[in-house]
Amino acid sequence: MALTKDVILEALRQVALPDGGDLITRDLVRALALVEGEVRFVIEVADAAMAERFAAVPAAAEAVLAALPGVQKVNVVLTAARGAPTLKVGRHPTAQPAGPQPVAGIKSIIAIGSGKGGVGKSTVTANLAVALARAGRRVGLLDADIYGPSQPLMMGEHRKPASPDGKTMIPVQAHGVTMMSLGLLVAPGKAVAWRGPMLMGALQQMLGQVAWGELDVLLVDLPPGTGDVQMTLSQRTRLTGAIVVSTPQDVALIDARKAIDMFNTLHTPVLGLIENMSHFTCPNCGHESHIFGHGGVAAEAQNLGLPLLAQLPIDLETRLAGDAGRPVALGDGVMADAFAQLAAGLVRGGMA
Ligand SMILES: Nc1ncnc2c1ncn2[C@@H]1O[C@H](COP(=O)(O)OP(=O)(O)OP(=O)(O)O)[C@@H](O)[C@H]1O
Repeated sequence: MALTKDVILEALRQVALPDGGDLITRDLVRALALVEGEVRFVIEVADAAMAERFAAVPAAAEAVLAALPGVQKVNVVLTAARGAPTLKVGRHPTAQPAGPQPVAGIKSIIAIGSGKGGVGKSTVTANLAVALARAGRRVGLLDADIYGPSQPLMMGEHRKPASPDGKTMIPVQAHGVTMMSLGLLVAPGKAVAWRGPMLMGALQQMLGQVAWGELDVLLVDLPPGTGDVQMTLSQRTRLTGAIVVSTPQDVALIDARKAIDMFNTLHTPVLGLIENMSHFTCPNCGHESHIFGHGGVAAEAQNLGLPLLAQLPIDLETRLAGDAGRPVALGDGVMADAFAQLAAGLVRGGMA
């Protein structure tokens, strides 16, 4: 039997809970994602006391899922809605207004997604944010990748956001960009142990309770795949559109297509595709190699009638600059020019 979300949900019915019932009948599973054999989800319980009673549940769930054919890795996070000691944020969102809502003060919100992990979505987002700021736009960057927030590293900013009134968080500033990341609220490397605000509430709080100020554009770095975070964002927040990043190889494209389908289903306009790691030019001899294949994203964009916004090469400096917290778009050179052009295109199109 093929591994699907339904198979996983069915298996989770076997996980008995300390105070009766199972994870599914009690509706405690959130943000279930299945990405290349890796299952990720959040168990969301009411409060810290319940979280303590449930301490053994993630391991039990992992054991049940690990036995399913096709499961390579399981990543379960236990979060509590109330009583989180370390975070100022933490309220479950109250009654939801109907339909996607704008965020006060923010003119345009663009989600950056990918189907597959590791295709360079965060790198593109950080560099695009910097390039837009260099073009004089007021830019925000929200890192919504709950499982692996990488913007603090890429933007070189790890300070905890201040919350003078205990309700609103003041975002940090990095390279001219106003930034907020779940990674700033947890110790480095501890993202998976993040507990506290309910997951979906946290995302809404990042949008609504962060003092973004007036922004021309907010870029949202989504987790890879097509899970609840993407859906919640599209359903609750009025997005200008989404950009999908992919490498040219088939496995990445298959997943990119799923991400595009999801945005279509959610009525979020797909503004275009970006092909990352599209080729590699040898610095010694100038020979061009197509390590992940060639032109796959361009062909896909043409098939779907979507704009191809950029084709970015594999570039050592881009990787080093990302690791060093100074995005390559801050400098001069081929990559900085490519990001400047991408930014200029979005500004010309009235999207940023
Ligand atoms: N064009 C590029 N040239 C060289 N290295 C790149 C390029 N784009 C991304 N990388 C590197 O590839 C790695 C993965 O990139 P990144 O973290 O941006 O991917 P992602 O799609 O956001 O991943 P995740 O799924 O973990 O969120 C990083 O080390 C990054 O520096």
